[in-house]
Amino acid sequence: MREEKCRNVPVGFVSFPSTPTQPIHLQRIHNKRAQLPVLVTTQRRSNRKPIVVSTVQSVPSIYQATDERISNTSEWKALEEHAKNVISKTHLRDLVNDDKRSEKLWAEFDGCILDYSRQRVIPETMKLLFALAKKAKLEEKKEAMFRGYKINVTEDRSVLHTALRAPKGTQLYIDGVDIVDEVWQVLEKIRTFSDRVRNGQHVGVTGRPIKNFIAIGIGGSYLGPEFLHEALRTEKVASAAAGDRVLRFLSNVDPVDVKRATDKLNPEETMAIVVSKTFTTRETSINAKTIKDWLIYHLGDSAETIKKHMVACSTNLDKVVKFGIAPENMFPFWDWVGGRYSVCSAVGALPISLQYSFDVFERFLKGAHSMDTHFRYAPLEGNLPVLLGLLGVWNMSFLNYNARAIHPYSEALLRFPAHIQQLDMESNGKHVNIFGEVVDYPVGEIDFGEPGTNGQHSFFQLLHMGQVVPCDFIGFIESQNPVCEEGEPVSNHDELMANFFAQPDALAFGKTADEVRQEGKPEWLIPHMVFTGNRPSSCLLMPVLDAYVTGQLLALYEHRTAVQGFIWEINSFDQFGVELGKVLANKVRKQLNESRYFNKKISGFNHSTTKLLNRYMEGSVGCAFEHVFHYEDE
Ligand SMILES: O=P(O)(O)OC[C@H]1O[C@H](O)[C@H](O)[C@@H](O)[C@@H]1O
Repeated sequence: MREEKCRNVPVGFVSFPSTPTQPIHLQRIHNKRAQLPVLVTTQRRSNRKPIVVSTVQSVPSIYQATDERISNTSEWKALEEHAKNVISKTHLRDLVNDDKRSEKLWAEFDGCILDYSRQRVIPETMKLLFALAKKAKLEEKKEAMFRGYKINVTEDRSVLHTALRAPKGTQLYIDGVDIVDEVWQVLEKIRTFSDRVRNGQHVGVTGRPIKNFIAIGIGGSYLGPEFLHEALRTEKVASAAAGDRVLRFLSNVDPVDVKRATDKLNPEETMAIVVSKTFTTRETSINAKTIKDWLIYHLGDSAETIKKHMVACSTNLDKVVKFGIAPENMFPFWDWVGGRYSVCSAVGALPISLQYSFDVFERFLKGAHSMDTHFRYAPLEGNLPVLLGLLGVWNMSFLNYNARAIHPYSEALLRFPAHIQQLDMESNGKHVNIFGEVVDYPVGEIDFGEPGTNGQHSFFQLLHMGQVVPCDFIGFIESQNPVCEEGEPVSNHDELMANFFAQPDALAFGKTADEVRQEGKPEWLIPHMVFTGNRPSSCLLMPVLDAYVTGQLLALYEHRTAVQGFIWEINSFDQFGVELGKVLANKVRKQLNESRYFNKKISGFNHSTTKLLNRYMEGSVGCAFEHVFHYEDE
């Protein structure tokens, strides 16, 4: 039913101001110069560097430098003025009591309700934010993303996670290849493979059915699938489909995580899924090797053991094969899928289909696609991801709140904040814009969160009385597991949701000294009990957490991040910031090897690191290698 409400418009068939209005895939086929390297040049202010891109249609003109930084535009300045002269003089207590205003700050799509009346905005603020969005060419940038322009300019890549959930039969041509067709070829392979494992056609090397899965991966190759697994674990349809199957995740290179992932599992009934886009990530390589050894130790060292018990999701076939996994057991994805945006690819599809069936995963894709369609075509004013993104920009860049929290009132979403944390902080944690200029306005919030009500008994003290942290409250009309206790005034879910409805008002309204006084509190205690209020939040209310709604939620937050990056003129799709620490770890690893096994003195580090390493080396390694490993730099 829910799908019927969403428009099923083929990808690539809308007009796009910066390019002719014909479908993008036709332009690509007919464009003879499509493969030629080209330097995009424009008549621009000379001190902004041109971006070199590798194909004619790599970046549309909207990505060429304009004369002014977004923060110098009159639209940006109008918002600064508005924050200073209007909003700073308001209090949410008064704003929320204005019914007409609240009525306007509400949007709905496909069962998903967004009430943003507790944000520190008035309708005029929203008008100014929409004007800023227009100035930043938000519409054109999101369309460029959907069409596969190489908007990840620093890596010269398209950003096409939306194509991962495009309906079968839709067409999107990139460099002459219909990528939606490719996506569905892999999905069909996953459907067939997961069916075979689930119905016992594919059994382990000793003939036992496979019913345990260990997904080995880290970062984007872990957080999305884990959040999805947790979201589905107690959902009616998914949990029935899972039966007594077990899905665990092995991400941390800490050997303790190996113990936890394998604990009490029968290797004969266990399949490892190695998930790594690059297949070079150290943590994943070591964990995959360790699990391979665990399987071989218990099941024997044969090609058949690996063939029956190990599969991979990657873009790097060579490395997968070198590791020993059969090519037919690899489920590919593509470089236009960023790690943190990859849960809709084989990265999520394989573990989730094995555990819950492909049908369940397909429902998740449908939910995400519904939100994609809304994001792509709905006018800015009622567009949920756009609204969330603009409110993020407003809170961070104009009201200077540098953190934000997500509180799902659903235990099943316990790993959602962690996934969004990576998604958003790795995307928008940048210090330069796409032109390489240092940004002169705050970007990239610190994201954190916990399911309610647990968070309330943890860090909510700070949210109510300490720093101001804009919050997202996510609630559901129905529970995955309804329970009613005799003698209680409400059901357990109503009890949970009472908090969902109360907390945003407590943050917005606060409690004045007079109100505390009226409660008869002594004068000296009053300051300790005052709540200043005026703390912004949004409420998202959704039907029930099932696979479809989980997909909607994922896409909503993915697009929120993109919107903010588009407005801030940053590249939300690279992550060079994770490299430096990795390189330094290589040097330490080499030193540990040389000192442990060849008695080399620790050298080449600063005083502090040298002292710490020397103290660390006083301990024993706790295990022995059969052969001393001679270090080779990778
Ligand atoms: O999937 P892999 O290539 O193993 O990469 C795993 C992770 O590595 C790094 O931490 C990146 O910053 C993440 O975005 C990525 O998801």
